Amino acid sequence: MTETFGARLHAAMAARGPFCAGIDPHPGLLTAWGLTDDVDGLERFARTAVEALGDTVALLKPQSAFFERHGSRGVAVLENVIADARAAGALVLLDVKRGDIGSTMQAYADAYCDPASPLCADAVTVSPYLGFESLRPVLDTAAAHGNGVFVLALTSNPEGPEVQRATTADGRTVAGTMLDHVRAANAGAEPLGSVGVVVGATTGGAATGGSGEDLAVGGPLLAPGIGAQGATVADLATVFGAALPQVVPSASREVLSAGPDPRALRAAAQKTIDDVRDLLFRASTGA
Ligand SMILES: O=c1ccn([C@@H]2O[C@H](COP(=O)(O)O)[C@@H](O)[C@H]2O)c(=O)[nH]1
Repeated sequence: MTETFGARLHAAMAARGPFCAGIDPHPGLLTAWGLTDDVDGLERFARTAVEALGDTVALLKPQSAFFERHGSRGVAVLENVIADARAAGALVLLDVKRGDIGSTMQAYADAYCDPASPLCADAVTVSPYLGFESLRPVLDTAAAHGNGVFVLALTSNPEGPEVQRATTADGRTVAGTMLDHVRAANAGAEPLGSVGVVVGATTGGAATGGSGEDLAVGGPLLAPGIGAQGATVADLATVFGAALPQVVPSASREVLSAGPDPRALRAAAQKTIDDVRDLLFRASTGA
């Protein structure tokens, strides 16, 4: 039987450290790396990032938008990133944040969760804001192939709370409702469920105060927002509390701005991994 995404991610986090490096080829980063803002520059950037990080980081997260902005040839580069990163031993989370009616979600599921597609990754990000059950085709297709799904819950951007922290008729927040759905989807999964959530490292006190959302969903908690968006590794303790061991902190520009030297890229990623491991050690020992 195919090993689940949750089990593979759990093993990768233990072996390589809990960290997700984003591959976001911003035009400004291409320029800073001495590359042209075109498909050739994109390809050099992506290849360098994968070669530097693919054999050391647990999870690589290409941001689809920065490939799509170069048209079909950019998407072809993205296909190679997915294949090359997996060949190097990293798990790949494709950050594409899809959300639509169920029948269209099946087409997205075919594109991103079925190994027959060249855009299939180990996991994909989705938006549940057309209703959680609209995600069913992606959840089922991913599960059938041992792949994972990350559902947006409390995003890292300052505009998120107006929707996500709104209170529903039953008194839960919208984000809290999504977290409950994800908890149900992961019921009984060991050692880690394959349905994760996105909770920004910038969201401050979600676990310990804020609107009181319960972050123990039985799956991984992707925490973007470290570095360029202002959050630090130390903030993770406040945001996630007892859920810290399930957190996969994520940073893109923070690491990529160390490039193009592959050793500097690797060192930047390793520093974050070391800081997270140190935080986890201190949290578990009370030191
Ligand atoms: O809530 C969210 C969900 C996804 N993202 C994505 O993560 C990276 C962050 O990049 P940085 O350079 O580390 O700021 C980017 O691809 C976002 O689309 C997020 O930031 N927040």
